[in-house]
Amino acid sequence: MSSYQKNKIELKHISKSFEDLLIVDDITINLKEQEFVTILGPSGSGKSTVFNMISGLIKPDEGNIYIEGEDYTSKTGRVSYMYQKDLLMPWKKIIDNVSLPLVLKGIGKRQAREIVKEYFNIFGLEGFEYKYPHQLSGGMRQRASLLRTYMFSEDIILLDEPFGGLDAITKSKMQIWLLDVLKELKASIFFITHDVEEAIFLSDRIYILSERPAKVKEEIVIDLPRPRSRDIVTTNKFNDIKKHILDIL
Ligand SMILES: Nc1ncnc2c1ncn2[C@@H]1O[C@H](COP(=O)(O)OP(=O)(O)OP(=O)(O)O)[C@@H](O)[C@H]1O
Repeated sequence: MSSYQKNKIELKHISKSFEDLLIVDDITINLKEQEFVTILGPSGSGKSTVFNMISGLIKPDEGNIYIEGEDYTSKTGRVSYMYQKDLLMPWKKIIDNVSLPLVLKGIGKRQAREIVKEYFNIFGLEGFEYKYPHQLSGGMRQRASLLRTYMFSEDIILLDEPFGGLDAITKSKMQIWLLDVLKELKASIFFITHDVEEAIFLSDRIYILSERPAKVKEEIVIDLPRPRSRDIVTTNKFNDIKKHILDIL
């Protein structure tokens, strides 16, 4: 991804403490148009806190957050945000779970269903519109959660360890599926993980965070070719990047 692209999200000198404990320490990061950027860091380092600030749920003590150049510090409603444990409502059909962001925006249930229906094919959920969450596999439920997230805002999406709870095989399939679906959706993605291989496989860039308080230790550009297939993880280049990251962490 080249430098002339516009910033979709920009964090400038963001700091945050909870009860006098410094959690996020002077973070400056950005996400450009149609970029996939991962925030990689140890457990408890403050990654989710960074996302909570981008989405406007938490106010930073210092610094500003810009979305498409506009100051969005402490303002909600602009970006989609999928939490680590973003559960579907078990009593609602998949189509109504996915329609929820539109219904919350004031669109009627019937019209919301019509809008979301078009995406079931892309998200590999065709035929499951009127099923309940427990009737879907773990990977399908995760794709339904991703579709619901996408319906909130289509262009800027925050994903906090979306595949964390899946088994290794399903996780690997979901990563390939995500890269595939992003070619069609043209969204800009901020992604959180502590899985080094997942970060390299998916990303255009990675910000490595330190242990608490979270600081940016290094920014790494992943110049592996796209489209990427699973084979890439066995290449020398992939392993060199992985070794470099493990040395920093
Ligand atoms: N609202 C809050 N009040 C007090 N402390 C908080 C609050 N939110 C987060 N923390 C603390 O901030 C630290 C960072 O939490 P955060 O969830 O951002 O880390 P993380 O990097 O996302 O971790 P993980 O990968 O384990 O999810 C933790 O020590 C947590 O206890």
